[in-house]
Amino acid sequence: MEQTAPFPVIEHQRAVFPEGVTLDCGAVLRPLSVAYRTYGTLNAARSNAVLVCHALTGDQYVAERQPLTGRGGWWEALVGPGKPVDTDRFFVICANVLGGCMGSTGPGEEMTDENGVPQGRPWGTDFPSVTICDMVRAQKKLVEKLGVDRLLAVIGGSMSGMQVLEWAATYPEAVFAAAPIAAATHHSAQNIAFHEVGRAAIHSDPDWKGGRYWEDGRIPAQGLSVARMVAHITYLSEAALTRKFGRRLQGASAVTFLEDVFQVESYLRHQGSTFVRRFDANSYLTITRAMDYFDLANEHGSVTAAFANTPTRFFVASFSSDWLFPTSESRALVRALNAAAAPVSFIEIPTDKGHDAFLLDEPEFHRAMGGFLAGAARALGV
Ligand SMILES: CC(=O)SCCNC(=O)CCNC(=O)[C@H](O)C(C)(C)COP(=O)(O)OP(=O)(O)OC[C@H]1O[C@@H](n2cnc3c(N)ncnc32)[C@H](O)[C@@H]1OP(=O)(O)O
Ligand SMILES: N[C@@H](CCO)C(=O)O
Repeated sequence: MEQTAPFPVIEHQRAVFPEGVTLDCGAVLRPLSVAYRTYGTLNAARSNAVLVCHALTGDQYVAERQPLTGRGGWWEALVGPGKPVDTDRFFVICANVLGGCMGSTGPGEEMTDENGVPQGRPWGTDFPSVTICDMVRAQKKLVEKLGVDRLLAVIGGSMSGMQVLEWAATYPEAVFAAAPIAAATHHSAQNIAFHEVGRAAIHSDPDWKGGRYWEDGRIPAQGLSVARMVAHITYLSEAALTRKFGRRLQGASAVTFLEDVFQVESYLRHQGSTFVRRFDANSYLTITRAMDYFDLANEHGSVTAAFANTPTRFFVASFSSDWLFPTSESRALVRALNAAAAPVSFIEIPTDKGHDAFLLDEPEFHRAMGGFLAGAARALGV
């Protein structure tokens, strides 16, 4: 693991809210910064805005080069001119989540006291506990600042699907259409368990130093890398791993047990080592906890109650080989929406690519998402 120093500081486009935001835990983050990107143009009626939320380790660079990795945007297959989320037609907004590490207020940013006075060091583990609802509160401030009262749609997969659901439950009048993809109304015990293995790997890295790793500039690269390796297994499927690697060997001559013997081992190490160059360990701890806390039924009494009398129309999609957010959880969501008399359509995409299929080239999914957004736009006269 060659990476030891924190990743370079990058200037991001940000909206700053001096009044801050009050979190579910009662803490006030003041000021609040929300890093964001927009694509396309807001129309005169301000009716064509689509908010794209990002997943656990995503960012605001949904449809353009990511400045840290130099790679294309994480949803360029779906978002762009002439694409299903057509930026020639829609005004697309994407913001880095609260607690993230791409410019929004998070554990790597400078700590402030309750009056907003800088404390001369990063938040680290003093960063308060945030929830998916807190992330959505921060996004709501940004959306309002951009002049949008009602979003044509809020869309996203995985943790971003949780944000989509939270948007529709908390601000129903502000969401005309909602598309939670590869998501669920709560994080399952199995998913919490996988997250905890990752967190334990970070905590046990001597370079984590109780979260104060900024003091000597050495990041807990080994722990964060192992956390990503474990998590990455859950983002694929057994069939995809078998198709990609099977039991093929990495090299002809592994002579010690320290070398990568199988291709799949080398692949996972690659996923781990590239991850630590683009993500902060304390953000990972913060955001995985936010996912684990998410439980819409617990917040609202039941999922059906969360969407009672909702004016929002829904599009729910799952992927057949996703064992992290399985189709059964999307079906349970659809049943609750039906019971709430909400307009909802549902599709299960047949694929062997697992959970991260939502990020990949899945033409049937892209056609369905494009059709849902086009229908919402037609209904609003956009
Ligand atoms: C929703 C959001 O907000 S986005 C979230 C942030 N983004 C992500 O999580 C995306 C990261 N995840 C991935 O890249 C996932 O692997 C996937 C599943 C989405 C991509 O799937 P695919 O396009 O099929 O790529 P695949 O899983 O085969 O990985 C390819 C990489 O593995 C490397 N690789 C393949 N075989 C091996 C091997 N035997 N040894 C080492 N590395 C290997 C490739 O060189 C390639 O590396 P690169 O990405 O650095 O160029
Ligand atoms: N692989 C994506 C989705 C995980 O849920 C991410 O890292 O954000």
